[in-house]
Amino acid sequence: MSFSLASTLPAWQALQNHYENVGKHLVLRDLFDKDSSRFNKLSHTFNGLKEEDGPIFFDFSKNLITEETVKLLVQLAKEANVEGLRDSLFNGDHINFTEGRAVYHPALRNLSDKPMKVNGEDVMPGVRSVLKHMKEFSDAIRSGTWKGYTGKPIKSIVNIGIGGSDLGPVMVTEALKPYGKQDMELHFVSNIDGTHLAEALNKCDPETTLFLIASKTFTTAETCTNAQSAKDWFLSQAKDPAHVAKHFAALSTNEKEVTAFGIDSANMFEFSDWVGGRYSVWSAIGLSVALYIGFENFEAFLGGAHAMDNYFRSTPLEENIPALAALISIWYSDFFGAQTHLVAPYDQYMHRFPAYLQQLSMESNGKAITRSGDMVNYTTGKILWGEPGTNSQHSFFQLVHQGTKLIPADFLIPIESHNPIDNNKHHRMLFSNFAAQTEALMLGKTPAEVKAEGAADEIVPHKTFVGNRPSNSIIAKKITPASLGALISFYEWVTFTEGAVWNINSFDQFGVELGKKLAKNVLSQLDAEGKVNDHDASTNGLINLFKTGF
Ligand SMILES: O=P(O)(O)OC[C@H]1O[C@@H](O)[C@H](O)[C@@H](O)[C@@H]1O
Repeated sequence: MSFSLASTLPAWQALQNHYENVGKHLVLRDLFDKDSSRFNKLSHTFNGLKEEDGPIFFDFSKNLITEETVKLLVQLAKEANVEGLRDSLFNGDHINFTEGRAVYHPALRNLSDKPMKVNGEDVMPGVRSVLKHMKEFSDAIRSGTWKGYTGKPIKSIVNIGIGGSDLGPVMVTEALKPYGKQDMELHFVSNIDGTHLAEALNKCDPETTLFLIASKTFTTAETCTNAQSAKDWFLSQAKDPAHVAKHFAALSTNEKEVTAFGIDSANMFEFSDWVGGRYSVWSAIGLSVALYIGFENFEAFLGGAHAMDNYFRSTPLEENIPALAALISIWYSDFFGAQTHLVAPYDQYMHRFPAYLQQLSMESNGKAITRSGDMVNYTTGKILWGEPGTNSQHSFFQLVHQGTKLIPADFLIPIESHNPIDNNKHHRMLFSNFAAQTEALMLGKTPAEVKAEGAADEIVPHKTFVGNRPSNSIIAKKITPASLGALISFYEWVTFTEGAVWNINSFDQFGVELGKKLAKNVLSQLDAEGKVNDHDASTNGLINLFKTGF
């Protein structure tokens, strides 16, 4: 069935009725009381990983859903042709139609020997050749056989990139720190704020530093400026531009600009335009990851994502974990009116995971025009946010528990800690908080319970928790390269499914362009003499204040 607005689909209408008649009256406590098999029925296990990495368990039972809700949501996905778009994606079709490109990052982690074609051409030989280059390079750096211009091995890696050329490498190297090379210093410079680069360079020695200039387009203003300043810093000591070849590598699709910058094409790690920035940690953009955790671990990371890809591609929607997570999220966004989605990893190493997911989800689905060119009349991209537990419990969880907003949440934890200190006491405490939070959100606390604890009458309402607040619990065996790869891929497919149902193009990002263009204009005005007067009064006032100072 062809459609423009998802809200015109029969299943959408059915869900609207279901919400009015059933959904908004659901009480989680009662649902569990009535059905002793609810947990079993609404939880799923992802078994695609090796024994040391998996499985990953997904509990959807603490959601405001019934089996009927799931049925209707799956029907919505079918009517929205999620399966068709999925097949087109894996077929290498140009489903990013606004930019005329395929969406083919799964090819980067296709560790099978199966071909994957774009425009009739198998991309796998190219993918494998870049991986081979990454392996040789990372082995040489890690073993110390690669020497800097004075003959010393590399000690510090500075990745200069922003957005997708930064968030993935930062998040993954942090999440996989236990696998990292202990004596390798990693720095990530993304912000154009000179502080970011200055602070990194303060800790580096030009003789032992390798710069990775990570930019898909190699035209991003922040990255090009930071890269140029880094090169100037390097040459102020190394003097001879020939030494750049030992200390600068480029991760990019744009050979022309890379060469113009002065980086040897032998030190260029390429990828293709069918890799979106926010899906690029699997590509050459992941070189800092491979350098830090070693190529074998990087390959395991790809393998975990590949396993999730195969699962998503072949599992019927009724059972398909990422599809179900996306559909439940749509249920809250579009029928309950939830605006945000919280992700709370109970794993300190994963502290950048929510930030990474913000780009993945919000840059992908922050769109209001359907694939047919109409303005949607329903909510799309949710505001994704989060911080690790237990810290988040001691700050914003107050609002999640007792505020006025419905905040669906993902709670994530591994069973096995990398640091089972004090006889694993810390991890047991971490897990107890993980479990207690989702329980508290669901059960709440009735006025009678508060009163029974001896609270004064006027205090009872303040200590009452309404409860009935939904959450997903995700339990990994351990955060390993493979399980992290699978988790990221899970969220990619959640994002994909949401975008497919909303019928938007999740793969362009025109929304970031306008600000970039205007900033260029303001910069030229900052460099020119005199006051500006060709903006609105507020913008004129701010620019002139910066020019003249207080
Ligand atoms: O890798 P590049 O080309 O420097 O781009 C970095 C980022 O630039 C941003 O403007 C885009 O919105 C992101 O999607 C992208 O990841």
